[in-house]
Amino acid sequence: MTPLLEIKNAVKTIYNDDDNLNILNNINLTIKPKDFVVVLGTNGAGKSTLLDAITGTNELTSGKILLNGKDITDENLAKRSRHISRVYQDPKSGTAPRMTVAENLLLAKRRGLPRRLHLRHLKENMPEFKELISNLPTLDNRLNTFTEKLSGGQRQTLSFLMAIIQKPELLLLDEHTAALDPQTSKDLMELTNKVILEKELTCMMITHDLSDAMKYGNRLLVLKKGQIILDLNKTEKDKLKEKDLLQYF
Ligand SMILES: Nc1ncnc2c1ncn2[C@@H]1O[C@H](COP(=O)(O)OP(=O)(O)OP(=O)(O)O)[C@@H](O)[C@H]1O
Repeated sequence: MTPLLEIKNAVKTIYNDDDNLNILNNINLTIKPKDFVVVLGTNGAGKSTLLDAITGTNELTSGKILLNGKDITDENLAKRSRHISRVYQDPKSGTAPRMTVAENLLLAKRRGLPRRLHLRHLKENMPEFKELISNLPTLDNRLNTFTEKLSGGQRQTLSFLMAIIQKPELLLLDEHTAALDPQTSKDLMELTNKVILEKELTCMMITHDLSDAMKYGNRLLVLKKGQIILDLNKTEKDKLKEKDLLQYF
């Protein structure tokens, strides 16, 4: 089976006058289709830099990235975004504030197509959008609300829906529940897990929450100083205790 994602000898070097720093230090990683990989690591370990390299936000100093067997190392961000979705920690970063919830969903649904939105498209897609939020009390009846009027949790739920509406080949979650209150964070994490399993998505999720890291996903990576220092499969992960993980921090 072709791996969904292959990262080969990925190096990202920051050049300083006195001291060059490899913030990604020869990362090799292969992810299978439908894997849900949780990524842990101390602040500054290189987790976001790794996602930046995958999305093309920040290019590698050396190394290769393959998606479904195709070398995408030199593809730009826009081209990669047709296949790769990312949700950030900041609820404001994923949505357009002066557009309604429905208009944001339409933008996400039409990603890769001309950005002009017609009322006709909105009308056509309304039943699907209603269905999409029908089991989400947090967004119920909010389709015509301007996004800037939503709470952080509502906005982050919308960012997540926008990221999955087109079934991305790869979903990247960058501490997407970290800025939310505990209950809202738990609700969004449950929704995330449900959607990933139901839609059989392939996902990499960065988190600092050890209990989420143990509860969700079928693989667990720990990054330290730009290297993968722990890589556990589901069976190994299920035997873990929180204190076992703490030693890596
Ligand atoms: N453009 C840059 N210039 C200089 N240093 C950078 C740059 N980008 C990242 N770094 C450094 O690289 C290291 C890795 O950063 P990165 O944001 O990937 O870490 P992280 O594991 O996501 O951390 P956190 O958990 O705090 O989000 C940090 O020490 C950071 O300061």
